Amino acid sequence: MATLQAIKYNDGSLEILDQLLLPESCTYISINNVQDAWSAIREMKVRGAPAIAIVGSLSLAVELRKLAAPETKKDLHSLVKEKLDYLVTSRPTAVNMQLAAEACVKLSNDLVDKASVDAAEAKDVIVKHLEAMLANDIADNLAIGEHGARDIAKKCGNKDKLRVLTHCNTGSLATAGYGTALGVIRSLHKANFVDQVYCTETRPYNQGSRLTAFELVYEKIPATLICDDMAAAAMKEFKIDAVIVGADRVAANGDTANKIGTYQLAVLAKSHNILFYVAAPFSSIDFQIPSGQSIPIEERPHSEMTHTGSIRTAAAGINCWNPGFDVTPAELITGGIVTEKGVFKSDQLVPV
Ligand SMILES: CSC[C@H]1O[C@H](OP(=O)(O)O)[C@H](O)[C@@H]1O
Repeated sequence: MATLQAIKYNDGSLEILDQLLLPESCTYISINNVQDAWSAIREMKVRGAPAIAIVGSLSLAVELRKLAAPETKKDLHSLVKEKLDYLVTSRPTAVNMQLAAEACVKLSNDLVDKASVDAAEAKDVIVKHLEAMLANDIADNLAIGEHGARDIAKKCGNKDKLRVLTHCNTGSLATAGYGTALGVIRSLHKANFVDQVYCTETRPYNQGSRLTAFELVYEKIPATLICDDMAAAAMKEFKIDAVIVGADRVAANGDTANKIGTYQLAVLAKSHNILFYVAAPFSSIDFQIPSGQSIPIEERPHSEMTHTGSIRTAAAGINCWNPGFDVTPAELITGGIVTEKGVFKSDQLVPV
């Protein structure tokens, strides 16, 4: 069965699945330029750390392909940098868009000094670089899935059936295809290791109930939806073997920023003696940031809490606190950090 496609790109044409309309309808919308991408990312029509970087990068490729070659490579470099700096402002916590922007700006800058390349050729090189993100992400995700499944199976004593809890959405709707934490779950399922997946609703945006449940049902992976406040009771009642979540940014010491509610799951997992894993591309580890305290945490609109669609469900005038993410200390990530390069102890990360 084909995995769901959050992103469709073909020869300069970019479409995204409007995730605000899931699970009721699967509607693709066109992204014709960087501004379209910025708005779609900010409004969370597309979300998920890797998917944000891919859509942002591809939107610049779409725009550059339509553009006549600038007069000089310096003009091209200024335009590329301006557009990428803008895309990074859409959502600050996930590191992926920042990394993609830094890599492309460096490439563009290097091309300025390359006498053998003219402005038109430089534009083509940059477009091809931006378009390559999609394929690279797909390859990395598969490796994350395999490494994670192998490690969980081994550390859970190769029990024939495992019960795994996951939070938010880290699947095909957050990446270019296979997923990160949900990719590990897909690999466990393929190896016939999954007894049940427990997915949390993930208030207030409900990535779990609207997106992860959709993916699990679509692929016929046995799963049960629980409310976020049921997590402790579920761990106790169903004797969950492992918790696996994604990451938006991992600090050099292993502290991890992920969807709000992750930290409390890690605390609960510790108190129930349950393995707690983070799964993310190795590039999500930001060695420039020493600890989780330095990770910027995005504040989301209060309306995400006070309304369900257009219906108000909380008193007008109530104060709200709506951070999109929280930080889990490295010592609570007891299973390890699963990447395409292998599984790393959360407090022993080194650049490779
Ligand atoms: C595969 S990374 C997904 C990551 O992104 C989610 O946040 P959001 O839905 O707000 O973009 C969540 O933190 C996931 O772990």
